[in-house]
Amino acid sequence: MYQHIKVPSQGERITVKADMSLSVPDEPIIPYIEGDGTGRDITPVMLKVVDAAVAKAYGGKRKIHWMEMYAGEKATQVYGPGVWLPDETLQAAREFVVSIKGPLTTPVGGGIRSLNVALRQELDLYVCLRPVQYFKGVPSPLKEPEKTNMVIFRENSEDIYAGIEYEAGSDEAKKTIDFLVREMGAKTIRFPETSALGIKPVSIEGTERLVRRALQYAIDNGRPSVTLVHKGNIMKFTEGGFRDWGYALAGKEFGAVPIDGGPWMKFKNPRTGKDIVVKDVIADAFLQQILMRPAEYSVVATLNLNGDYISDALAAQVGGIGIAPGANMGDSVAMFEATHGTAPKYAGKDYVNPGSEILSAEMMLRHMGWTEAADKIISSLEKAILSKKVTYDFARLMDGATQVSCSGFGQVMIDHM
Ligand SMILES: NC(=O)C1=CN([C@@H]2O[C@H](COP(=O)(O)OP(=O)(O)OC[C@H]3O[C@@H](n4cnc5c(N)ncnc54)[C@H](OP(=O)(O)O)[C@@H]3O)[C@@H](O)[C@H]2O)C=CC1
Ligand SMILES: O=C(O)CCC(=O)C(=O)O
Ligand SMILES: [Mg+2]
Repeated sequence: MYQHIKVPSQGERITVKADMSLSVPDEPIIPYIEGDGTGRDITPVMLKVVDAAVAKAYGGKRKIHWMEMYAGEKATQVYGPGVWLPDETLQAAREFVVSIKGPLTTPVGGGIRSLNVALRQELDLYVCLRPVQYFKGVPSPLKEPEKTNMVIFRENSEDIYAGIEYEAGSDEAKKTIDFLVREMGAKTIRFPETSALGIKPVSIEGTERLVRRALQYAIDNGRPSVTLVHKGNIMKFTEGGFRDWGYALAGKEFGAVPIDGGPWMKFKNPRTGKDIVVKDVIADAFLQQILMRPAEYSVVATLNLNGDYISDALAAQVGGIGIAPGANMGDSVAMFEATHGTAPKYAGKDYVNPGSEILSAEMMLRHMGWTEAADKIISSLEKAILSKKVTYDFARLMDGATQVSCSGFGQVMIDHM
């Protein structure tokens, strides 16, 4: 069926029911991408910790059969030079519905475009879901890190990330600038001869499907507010559109009504009867508010680039990107991945924190309905941190910590299950 992906002889596929919920067998096959750089260190640890949590939670009644699929440097080794993202990886991610990946390298400037972005676009994984929560004992630059408890819904399929970019001096750049100046009357391209160009598509559909998921998440999880974060004062039709379409959707699909004449809105959570406030904030102000008044924000819905910046900034408030998980989700297919990248200087050293990818797997288990195994991961992570046997990123900021390796931290977690 596949050229290089070996489907395990045991186990079954996860399937999607007519109502879009998952049908998860007791022995699902789950594809994974190891990842570049430190992906080689953290992914094997994640697999081991998840296997231990599942074994502890279900005593052999449930088991994951892992199936490796390839992207990045490893794909070029397996499929040949230049094959960074084989078609069959996309096919397997679709067919097996739920998967997990390590980080993949994107060179700055020239070279391949982001494989991470390509996976999200090809599979139409339009939600990048990144919960930001504080675990007791984690070192943080804040005095009260526990006040940061947010869930980011980052639009994952459009914006400046669509990759429509023209190099300075290229025919495409010249032609587009010529069109903008001559036909559209653009007068503000300061140096037309030497400008590179990037295009920022932001649509009503793309905004609505993201904001809908954020509002539904607030309902399902009893959250008090959803904040639309944008730079709509400057980019009026793209980021401003995101804000306006977001509010409009809250009104037309969730029955939200303006508070004191707007623009903030509110609606009743049908599950709890409590108010959910829908509000907005301009992105630069938001980046100061999350440090000064984090408790005022809960669910955050934002565009692709803002969401990228906000993810790492918020992660720093609760201990850094060594402990920042995430999920890329479409209507049915989901691919879980850490917020951080390949941290190349640490690659192959069994050094970095595997926590982000392990917590991404925790999100995956919860998504599959395997809450007991997910709970085991959370409780063992909490105990590992409180025991102060931690990787370098925490050890350098904690008094009295014992520094352990990447695999060592995985073992500490397993010992606490
Ligand atoms: N989804 C993905 O696959 C992503 C891929 N990337 C790609 O990764 C590559 C490297 O990007 P870069 O900007 O350096 O960002 P990285 O996220 O890879 O690393 C930045 C810094 O974050 C810290 N860090 C990262 N991972 C961990 C971890 N597991 N445990 C503890 N600390 C960690 C390290 O900080 P310190 O130096 O303080 O120890 C590291 O130097 C690029 O090619 C980029 O495109 C980037 C983000 C996401
Ligand atoms: O694709 C990349 O290399 C970077 C992606 C990224 O930073 C992110 O998704 O947070
Ligand atoms: Mg990022």
